[in-house]
Amino acid sequence: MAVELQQVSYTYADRSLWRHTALHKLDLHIKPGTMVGIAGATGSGKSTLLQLFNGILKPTEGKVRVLDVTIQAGEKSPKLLGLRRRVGLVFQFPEQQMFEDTVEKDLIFGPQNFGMSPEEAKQRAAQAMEDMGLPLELLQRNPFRLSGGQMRKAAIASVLAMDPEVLVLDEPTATLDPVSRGELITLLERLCREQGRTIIIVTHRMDELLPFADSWLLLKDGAITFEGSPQALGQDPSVLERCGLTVPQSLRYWHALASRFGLEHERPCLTAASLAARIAALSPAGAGNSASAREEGCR
Ligand SMILES: Nc1ncnc2c1ncn2[C@@H]1O[C@H](COP(=O)(O)OP(=O)(O)OP(=O)(O)O)[C@@H](O)[C@H]1O
Repeated sequence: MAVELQQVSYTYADRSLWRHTALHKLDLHIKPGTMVGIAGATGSGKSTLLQLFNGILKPTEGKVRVLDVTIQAGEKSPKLLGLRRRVGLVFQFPEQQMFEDTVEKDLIFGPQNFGMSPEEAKQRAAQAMEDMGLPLELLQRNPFRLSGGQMRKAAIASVLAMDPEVLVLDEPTATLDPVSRGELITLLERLCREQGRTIIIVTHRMDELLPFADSWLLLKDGAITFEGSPQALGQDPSVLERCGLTVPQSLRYWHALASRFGLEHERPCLTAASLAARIAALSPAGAGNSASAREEGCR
């Protein structure tokens, strides 16, 4: 497993008697090389959970196992520092963490900090730029002279430059325009499918990411209320509403269509494109396409 949680709870506490349990006895398994979406309303515990994945937070109860490292309360594992390189954590608005005067200096900072030679770090920086679909000439540009989308990608590249096996991203598409959001999801999916990295993405917005993740985890008040495939989630989107999340429009339309035409037994259409193909197949002229629309898996 890339990540395994056994009965994990996390309680925030300060020196007074104030305590707040943000996560309650979570059990979770994330397979290596998969793409996992985590969603939940504000305050449901998403960011707390992410910080357990690379040891920034240690569980107050239970056991977290990430790659070959076990993290539990009170334990000082010498492997924890190495884990920070192997599990890259990209916070919300990562561009706020860029502070050098060139993109390259920002990208080589992490790798050099973890002991790579300058040459190796520069190679990693160039590879990370390529993985994020950015031209190499931007390496010499001041990060603050990039467009919003380029800056977000460069900031993710600065984590990717450390060659992490697991990449954890908190709301990576927040504030981007629809085209940039789509591009970023495609790039992240490539890191998973072509390079075998485990990609964990926290989001409030399910619409674009829903079909791309291999599995979804929904959190409500610090507990897991759903764990399963996008198709399983598509079959019963009411769980999204129970978690305070908006049901993606394509799914709403799919369920209206399914009840009108008695298609409830079919795999749900998760995107506008697959929904359009299914609708076209329902028309008399497109009836012959019905099987292929179903086969398309209504992704
Ligand atoms: N440093 C902290 N000290 C005390 N309580 C905290 C702290 N950070 C978070 N909490 C509380 O823990 C709970 C979970 O917070 P968390 O940030 O993990 O939620 P979230 O799902 O990421 O929210 P959002 O979507 O708004 O970022 C919330 O009730 C929050 O108020």
